[in-house]
Amino acid sequence: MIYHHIALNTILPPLTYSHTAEIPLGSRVLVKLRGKTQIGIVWANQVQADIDVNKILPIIQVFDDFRLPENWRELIQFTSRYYHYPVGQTVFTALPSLLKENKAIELPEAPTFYTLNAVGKTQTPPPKNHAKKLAIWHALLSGSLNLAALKKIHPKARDFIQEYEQLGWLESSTLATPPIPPSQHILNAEQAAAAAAVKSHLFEYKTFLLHGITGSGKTEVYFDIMADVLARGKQVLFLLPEINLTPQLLTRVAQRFPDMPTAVLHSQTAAGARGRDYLRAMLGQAKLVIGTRLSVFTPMADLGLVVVDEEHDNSFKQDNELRYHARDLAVWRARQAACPIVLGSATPSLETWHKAQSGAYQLLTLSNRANELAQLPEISVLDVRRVPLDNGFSPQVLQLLKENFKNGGLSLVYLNRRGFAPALFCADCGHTFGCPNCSAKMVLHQRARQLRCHHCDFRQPVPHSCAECGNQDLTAVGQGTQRVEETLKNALPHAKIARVDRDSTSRKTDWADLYAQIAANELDVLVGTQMLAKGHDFARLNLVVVLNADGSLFSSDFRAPERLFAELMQVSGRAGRAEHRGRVLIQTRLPEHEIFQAIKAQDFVLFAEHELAQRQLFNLPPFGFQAAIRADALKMSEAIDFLNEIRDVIAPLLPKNVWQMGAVAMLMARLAERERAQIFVESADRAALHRALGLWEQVLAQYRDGKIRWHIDVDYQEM
Ligand SMILES: Nc1ncnc2c1ncn2[C@@H]1O[C@H](COP(=O)(O)OP(=O)(O)OP(=O)(O)O)[C@@H](O)[C@H]1O
Ligand SMILES: [Zn+2]
Repeated sequence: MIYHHIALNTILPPLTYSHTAEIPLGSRVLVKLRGKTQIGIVWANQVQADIDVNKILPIIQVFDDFRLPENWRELIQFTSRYYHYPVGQTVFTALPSLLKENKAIELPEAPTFYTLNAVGKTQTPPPKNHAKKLAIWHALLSGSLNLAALKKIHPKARDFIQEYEQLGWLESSTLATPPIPPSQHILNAEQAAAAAAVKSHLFEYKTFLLHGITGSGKTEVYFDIMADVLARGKQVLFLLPEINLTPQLLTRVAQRFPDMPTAVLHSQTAAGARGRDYLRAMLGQAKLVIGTRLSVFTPMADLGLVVVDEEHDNSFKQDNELRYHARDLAVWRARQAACPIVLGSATPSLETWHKAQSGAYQLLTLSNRANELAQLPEISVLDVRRVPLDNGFSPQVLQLLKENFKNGGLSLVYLNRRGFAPALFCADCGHTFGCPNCSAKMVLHQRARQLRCHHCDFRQPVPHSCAECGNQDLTAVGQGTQRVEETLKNALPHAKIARVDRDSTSRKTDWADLYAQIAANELDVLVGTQMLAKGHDFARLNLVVVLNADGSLFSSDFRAPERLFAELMQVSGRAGRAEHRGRVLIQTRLPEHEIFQAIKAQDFVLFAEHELAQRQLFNLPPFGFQAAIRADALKMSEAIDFLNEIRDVIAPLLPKNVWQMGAVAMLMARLAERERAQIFVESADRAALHRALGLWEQVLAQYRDGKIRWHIDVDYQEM
């Protein structure tokens, strides 16, 4: 008997099973665990039997359809170790559902690429009056194309291919690289220098930070480098923050790399397609892999470049189960593959910026807008401390919106969602309506006539009277997108206003519709939150107003200023991307806050220097490393005592340069009827921090009864 360690979807380490022959690493197998048949991955073979051999179960079935490659297993192993998460569960987070099914998988077939061979090239081309056939001929003459690409030229392409093949004029191969048409833009000097810097390091690991102001043409720089890598037949992994960004970027990719076999992996990709694309990437058939954070786990046969667009974006960090940071894992992958990685942003994370300052990363800068006619917007900050607001609008802002509408401009009303939800409020006793399960305030949904909790989704009808004093005069406070829209409609009765939020953009085609409406001059005002800030290129947009910029600055989260700066720069960057100069007006009650000086000057470096100095004073990241150990229970005191007791057990063993605080309630202390506490563990020495976390993991592992739930969050982003 030969013993194997099998990674299974469980908190247990890979378990031992036997088989009559050695099974290659990375194979999928079926085994029994607690009486249930489960799929598992061979994690080690030829291992010693570590328990009584009579108790070792046999492997039920071995699938020999494919194996997960070694570099993928290394990535999973590293992820599991770094985030202190069980290796089996890491494997099963990284696999698409298709590969978790208990059955053999039919592998996607590699597409065949055709081109004219030496004999073919000497033949007379089809006559001019057969325009499409001639177009196919020219395509076959100039490079290798697969059937899908040829069918775009002529639906009957298959017939011509058969014809030419029989005549012996074609060369076919599954390995060819389709031709990449030239870009429509000539890179400007800064763009060209940035691209050249990366292209001179194509065969080694190196991290670049592409810091470019909004609209500076970062995407064109990525594309230029990608074209080079793809032309060499190597694969590119392109990570982007959220699905909302994908439609526009995908269109641009499709225009620039029309015939490149591409895998698109995000949460809206259907399960079947996702599984197939995963395999196509693993087999090297898909050359370009584009996706959100989860796609960082896509196995790739021949990775030649990684791009992380909007590298500062929070959505790269998963905030449940396996709490990985896709950007950080992407850097690890580039190192593993010995290829360059480009992190791009207008407002880099302070972690990345610090590394670029210290020389660990190479800084590339784009300081001008790519479109020469597009000037930077003019940003002003409006102190609204003594201004009477109409549902959040100052008279100045309403006036500007009216003028812009009269002049035919497109405006964006931006709501900072944090601390900005509409709530119900008793005008008499000041009572507010909290969620019975969470510490969150209930959000008023006027249309549905409901109060809803945006954390646990508890819902109740809007009450008729105050629960405290019985007063029936309940007032709505705060401005959600809906109330803002109503106020706008009253102020601008003839304007066409579109609200952009999760609901209005949930279908794949919604963004495309919105873009079409904007292009056709059918809209005058957009109203929305974060999702409008990111990456969009609304050519006509020339006025942005931000209603309450400061909500989060009162928060005790040390990353709040960094996020607000990024958000405000991003939304400002939507204004004036074409010929019209853009204007941005930000309402705030904290006009003296340093952040607004940097925003007015549109100066990331100024902001970063100030903020990094603050962080250094308190040894906060990037000057120190942090993890949060969290626990939740029915009562806060249980969660706190639990953490503090373990803390005391660990204290004598703790490396000297590691600090662990006392347990505190989380900012969002109640969630779905559980009370949540955390302990922060910090060190300037990353390895020491991980040794401490290893101790925590060992002790915590003894508590799996579910009464108190716990997890470790390494490099946590939310408090
Ligand atoms: N070299 C160039 N010449 C002319 N136009 C260009 C050039 N490079 C980019 N552009 C155009 O400038 C606009 C902004 O470019 P792009 O979207 O790549 O910028 P970005 O830095 O990625 O923007 P953001 O981060 O704000 O989304 C686009 O319309 C793009 O087509
Ligand atoms: Zn709730």
